[in-house]
Amino acid sequence: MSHSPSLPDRPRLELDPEMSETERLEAIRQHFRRILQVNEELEQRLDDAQGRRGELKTDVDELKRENEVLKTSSLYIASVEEITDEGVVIKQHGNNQEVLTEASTRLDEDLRPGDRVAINDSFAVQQVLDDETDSRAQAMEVTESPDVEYADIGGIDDQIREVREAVEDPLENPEQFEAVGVEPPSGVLLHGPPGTGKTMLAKAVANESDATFIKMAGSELVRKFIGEGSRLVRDLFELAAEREPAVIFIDEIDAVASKRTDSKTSGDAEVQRTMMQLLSEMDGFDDRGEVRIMAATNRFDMLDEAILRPGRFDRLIEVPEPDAEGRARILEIHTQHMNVAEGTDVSEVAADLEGYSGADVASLATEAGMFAIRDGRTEVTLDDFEAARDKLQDAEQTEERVINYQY
Ligand SMILES: Nc1ncnc2c1ncn2[C@@H]1O[C@H](COP(=O)(O)OP(=O)(O)OP(=O)(O)O)[C@@H](O)[C@H]1O
Repeated sequence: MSHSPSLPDRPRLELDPEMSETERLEAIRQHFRRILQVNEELEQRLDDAQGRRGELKTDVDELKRENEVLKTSSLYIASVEEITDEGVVIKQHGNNQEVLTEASTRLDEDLRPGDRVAINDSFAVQQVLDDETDSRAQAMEVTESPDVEYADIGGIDDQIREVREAVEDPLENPEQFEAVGVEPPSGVLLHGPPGTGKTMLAKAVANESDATFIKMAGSELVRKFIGEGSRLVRDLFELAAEREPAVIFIDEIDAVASKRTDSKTSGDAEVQRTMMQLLSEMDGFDDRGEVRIMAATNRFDMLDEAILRPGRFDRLIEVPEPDAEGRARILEIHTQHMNVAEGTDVSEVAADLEGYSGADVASLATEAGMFAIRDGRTEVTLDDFEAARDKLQDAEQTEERVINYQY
């Protein structure tokens, strides 16, 4: 709170005994004039203070009223969909119910489609929630320099080369593309079974091209941030522009870009809107500077073709399950910091792991280490790898049994 300026000094009358009658009279007159002046000044101050008091009282009354409203009703959370002449269209979180309602005049000007708001029992908008950074932070994983390098990824050298051409080269040598007169691919889609290194590949290319890595999971957009999907997609591209050079990575893109289903539930409409936002962001991509877009899916067959048109995800890279050589390389990578007994040939172990993904191979290495630890040894032997493989296979069979039992 600001302090009021200090009060004027109290005038003092100083009479010298040596003064003549006339001099004294003049001094007293001057003193009188000064007192009148100070008095006027103080009156002015009093007026100002009363005016300010009136203003503050109005604020206090307003806050009291707001407080009462907030105290008497629980508020629900909703998102603003549209602002029309008839009122505000909101959608409640949780049940996805859409309602045409009103906002208090005090909020009228602040509301924007996509805002998160608090509504009361009669759906009137009470508050705009300041969640912009909140859900942004929750929905996006932002890493300045991810700690993955190309050398950490095994068995997919061709894919690494393709990603470097499509993502790293345009980020590092944009002028070369300009000179040759070709447009780099707009978006790169990695597709293939789970756990084969798609996320690693996106992280590594961001790291090696000194770009910020910004990840968003498609499945979370539809599960966790209901009603906010399209706004978050817009925010994602905005954030990337702020942090360029940047690599956007949309994991499980199938969750927001599947072929249209027949059902017309509002949940689908919402997913549809999120996809539309994504498409329009990609279409406006030309002038976006040093931002590259990547996405991944395990369900390539489910994707809506609209997402694959030229200018959108127009570079498709398949990341398959590793072959024996790939598995051996991945096992080598994951055992390089392990104390493996001399003479242990990990490629022999890898040859036996038909159908294992990179992630499976990584957990096999950890499991083998655990066997050594349980046995009180510091060296991991071929037997440990075999025991780990048996254990993982058993676990897989149990899982299959559980699944079969459930169905
Ligand atoms: N090619 C690989 N080389 C080395 N490690 C790998 C490889 N593929 C997978 N891994 C291991 O598996 C983990 C998971 O891989 P990653 O998240 O990149 O797979 P993904 O293809 O994105 O999977 P999902 O489709 O399930 O998201 C990695 O952290 C790494 O430990």
